[in-house]
Amino acid sequence: MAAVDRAAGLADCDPPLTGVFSEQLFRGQCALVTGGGTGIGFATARLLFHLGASVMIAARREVVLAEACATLEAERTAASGQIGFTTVDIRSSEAVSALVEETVGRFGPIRLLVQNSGGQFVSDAASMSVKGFNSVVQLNLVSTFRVARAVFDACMSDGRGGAIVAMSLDVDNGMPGMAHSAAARAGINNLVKTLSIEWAASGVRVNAVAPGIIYSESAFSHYGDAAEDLLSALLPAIPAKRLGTPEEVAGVVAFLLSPAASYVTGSTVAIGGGSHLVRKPLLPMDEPCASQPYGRLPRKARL
Ligand SMILES: CCC/C=C/C(=O)SCCNC(=O)CCNC(=O)[C@H](O)C(C)(C)COP(=O)([O-])OP(=O)([O-])OC[C@H]1O[C@@H](n2cnc3c(N)ncnc32)[C@H](O)[C@@H]1OP(=O)([O-])[O-]
Ligand SMILES: NC(=O)C1=CN([C@@H]2O[C@H](COP(=O)(O)OP(=O)(O)OC[C@H]3O[C@@H](n4cnc5c(N)ncnc54)[C@H](OP(=O)(O)O)[C@@H]3O)[C@@H](O)[C@H]2O)C=CC1
Repeated sequence: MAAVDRAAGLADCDPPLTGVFSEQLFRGQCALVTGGGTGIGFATARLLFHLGASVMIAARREVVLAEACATLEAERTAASGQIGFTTVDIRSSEAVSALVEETVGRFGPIRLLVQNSGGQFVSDAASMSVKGFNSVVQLNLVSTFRVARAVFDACMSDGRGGAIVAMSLDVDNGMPGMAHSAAARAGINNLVKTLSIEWAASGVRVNAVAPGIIYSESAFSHYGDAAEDLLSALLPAIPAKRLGTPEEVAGVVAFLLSPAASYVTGSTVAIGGGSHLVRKPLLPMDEPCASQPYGRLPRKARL
């Protein structure tokens, strides 16, 4: 995986950007990070934890979450907050209600929400079933609304406000091979605008980040053997000529959650080394043909 090797270690963020922010920045505030056990979510939870927040991480795989918590506990300093985990499938309203209740019971009202859980599989639209399209829209768009509503109702509508950051993608020019996710993320970009207007009176800011290509083992394991081809095709088109790191997304998320961004709401911030400004090459696919130019990746190559 030469391309991945080139990408890894490009940003020296260990310990993770804590020097950029005051250690007291989020002291005592409750933060919920969905998908906080891996990749971007873990880097974000880690940064918030080291900046004093009480952080709940939540996703489907208990073992992964437990390991993430143990890692953070082992890194604890005098400035660190608290860390906890619970399992959730954000596609279930009942599970999301239980998640919010458990988080509030343990750490108090959620003031910082990072809607990081998400993902998709790669497929040409012509090969994609309606069920598959719906599944990805449910995960990324509908569940972003579901979690935001649950946290707003329970914690942020009380006049003391809060800050929400949702996870989008670089979708301005469409995204061959990811029609479902691109449509869902475009929906997120618009959703944060409406929520930011409607919830401003409650002191709630709502923004999104749109990462370019961010390398983490967990994210790229979804590509399987296709990762190297994908990177070879996409790397040259990134003006920064490298992939991003989860820590580089976490830093922007922390900024958007912080008082430094107190007048920023309804925005989607691109984090892609300039890649949102250039035309993308097509994603490499298995069997290109005239009728289905992007083909369909094998199921093991999930992204
Ligand atoms: C430039 C890139 C930048 C982005 C990077 C990242 O995002 S990195 C982050 C990367 N991280 C992630 O992406 C993590 C999150 N991703 C996921 O959990 C999955 O990709 C998910 C969103 C599909 C949900 O999966 P699940 O298993 O819970 O869902 P389910 O069992 O309910 O299936 C529903 C239906 O979807 C369809 N379908 C599913 N897979 C494929 C496929 N490979 N092929 C074709 N179709 C597929 C199929 O129709 C299936 O129904 P069926 O035919 O089985 O009756
Ligand atoms: N890496 C990249 O290049 C980019 C990533 N993104 C987005 O950033 C976010 C983080 O991705 P990244 O860290 O790279 O990859 P990861 O695969 O590491 O992160 C995805 C996270 O979402 C969680 N998750 C997935 N489905 C559910 C669900 N139904 N309920 C609860 N949690 C769920 C996963 O945990 P579990 O499986 O245990 O549930 C996992 O922790 C995702 O939304 C991704 O699409 C956006 C642009 C680029």
